[in-house]
Amino acid sequence: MAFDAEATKRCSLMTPDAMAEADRRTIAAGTPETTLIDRAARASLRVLRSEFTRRPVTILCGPGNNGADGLRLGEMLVDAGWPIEVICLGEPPSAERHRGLDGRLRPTGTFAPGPGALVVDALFGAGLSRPVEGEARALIEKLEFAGASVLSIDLPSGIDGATGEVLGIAPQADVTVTFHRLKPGHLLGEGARRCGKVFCADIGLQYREGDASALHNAPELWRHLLANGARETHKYERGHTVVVGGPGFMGSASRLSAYGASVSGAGAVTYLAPLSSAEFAGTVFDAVMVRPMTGPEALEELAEGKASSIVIGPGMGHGALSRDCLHTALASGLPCVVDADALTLYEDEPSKLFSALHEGCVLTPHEGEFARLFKGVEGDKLSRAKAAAARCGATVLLKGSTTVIAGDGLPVINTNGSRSLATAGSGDVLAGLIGGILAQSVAPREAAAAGAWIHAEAARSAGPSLNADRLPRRIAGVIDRLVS
Ligand SMILES: NC(=O)C1=CN([C@@H]2O[C@H](COP(=O)(O)OP(=O)(O)OC[C@H]3O[C@@H](n4cnc5c(N)ncnc54)[C@H](O)[C@@H]3O)[C@@H](O)[C@H]2O)[C@@H](O)CC1
Ligand SMILES: [K+]
Repeated sequence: MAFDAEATKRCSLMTPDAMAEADRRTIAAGTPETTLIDRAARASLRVLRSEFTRRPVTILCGPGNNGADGLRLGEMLVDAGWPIEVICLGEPPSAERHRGLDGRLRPTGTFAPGPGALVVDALFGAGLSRPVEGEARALIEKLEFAGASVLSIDLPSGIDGATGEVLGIAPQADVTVTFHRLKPGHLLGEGARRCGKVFCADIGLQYREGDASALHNAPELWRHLLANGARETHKYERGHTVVVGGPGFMGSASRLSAYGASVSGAGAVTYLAPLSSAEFAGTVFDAVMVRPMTGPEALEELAEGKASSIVIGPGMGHGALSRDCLHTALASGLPCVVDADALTLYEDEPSKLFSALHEGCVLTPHEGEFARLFKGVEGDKLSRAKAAAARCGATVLLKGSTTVIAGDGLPVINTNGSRSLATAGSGDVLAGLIGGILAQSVAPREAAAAGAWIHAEAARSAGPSLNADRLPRRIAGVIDRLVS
């Protein structure tokens, strides 16, 4: 079961190159470039007026169409009676480019924004092609200490729209207005931090299948998949997740996974407990079924029977039983969430793990586990997750305040994470939650996307006192609201 097709179009993220292509297509189909610039400037004006009171405005304009948007916005502000000045990089713009700005153009050396001013950053957008240096850098440096408010057009100048990385230098914007679709760079790394509040305006560009390079995670993509599960009546039709438990004191992490699975909407959860923790597990769980496990046969038996997904790794340890269970889980062919100790068991010989994985698996590493397992995979978060998924042949969910999911189909960027999630055991709950969604016949990328968003949403309105024990109850509330 897949993402909703219409929502996929709305949640698409486009690289700067794809955006330039959509721009060319729209112009070739009969919309003049000046009309697009006009619409972009008008959208910027709307946002500017809604976010800022009247004040002195300095517009910094670059040599390309980002600068053209800025110049056109300047003309509109003059018409609206705002006090503005315009500073252009390089050669002064041709008279045609700035018809309504006579007497407002200033040389770059005069740029001295005061604390109450508003600076419109229209230096570079989608056409940024190299690190920002020289005059442009000097302007952005001045902004850093000025205390002025900043509205960036399209992107804070210097942010790479494809990756979110800073090329040279980039300002900290309060507000960013972009057009048509967000770019990955609005959501990743420094880009996410530097954009401030992001607005995306429709300027009448045509959308075409194949334009997207990633998706911005949102419930509209996958809500229907959860609702499908809710309509089934028999518990085993709603899926059965098996959580492989950990021994002794380490068992708590896997118990958190079982709690995560138990609120996922799956019909049943079985906790397979090593003998050292079985009795205790039996006393703490009610809704989760507990089965003692002396060897991997217990897992094999469930996998051949009623189980429809497996969660393996949290609190499992690195012993012989762990290895046996991991092999059994992966060999079963059932959808598996591979987390924590299951990721680090083979960190010295990852190819052994990769060759046992299959396309129904979801790996859920945090940055540390990722670096150990996918040695040599570097770059921005989106590229790394994609490279890792290609290397291991499974879905990879790379955790963080922004989480990236890469697997079959377009990668997904999840951005509703908050600091409250940075608490011990939170990842164990997530592994169980995704396992429970997988059990309901949801495909791996889709289950991981749903799990990441729901998990983050459950913590979003919580304060720093949130602990992993309280997370499952909040997750249940989020899911119930989504499917009601
Ligand atoms: N594609 C679209 O959908 C639309 C784009 N519009 C605007 O057009 C922008 C893209 O325009 P362009 O493709 O002209 O690109 P930009 O205006 O972002 O920048 C390209 C120009 O900057 C120079 N440049 C790039 N990096 C530099 C650096 N580090 N230092 C100095 N110079 C550098 C290039 O040589 C080129 O002259 C978008 O960001 C947006 O603001 C809008 O006008 C309307 C529609
Ligand atoms: K810009």
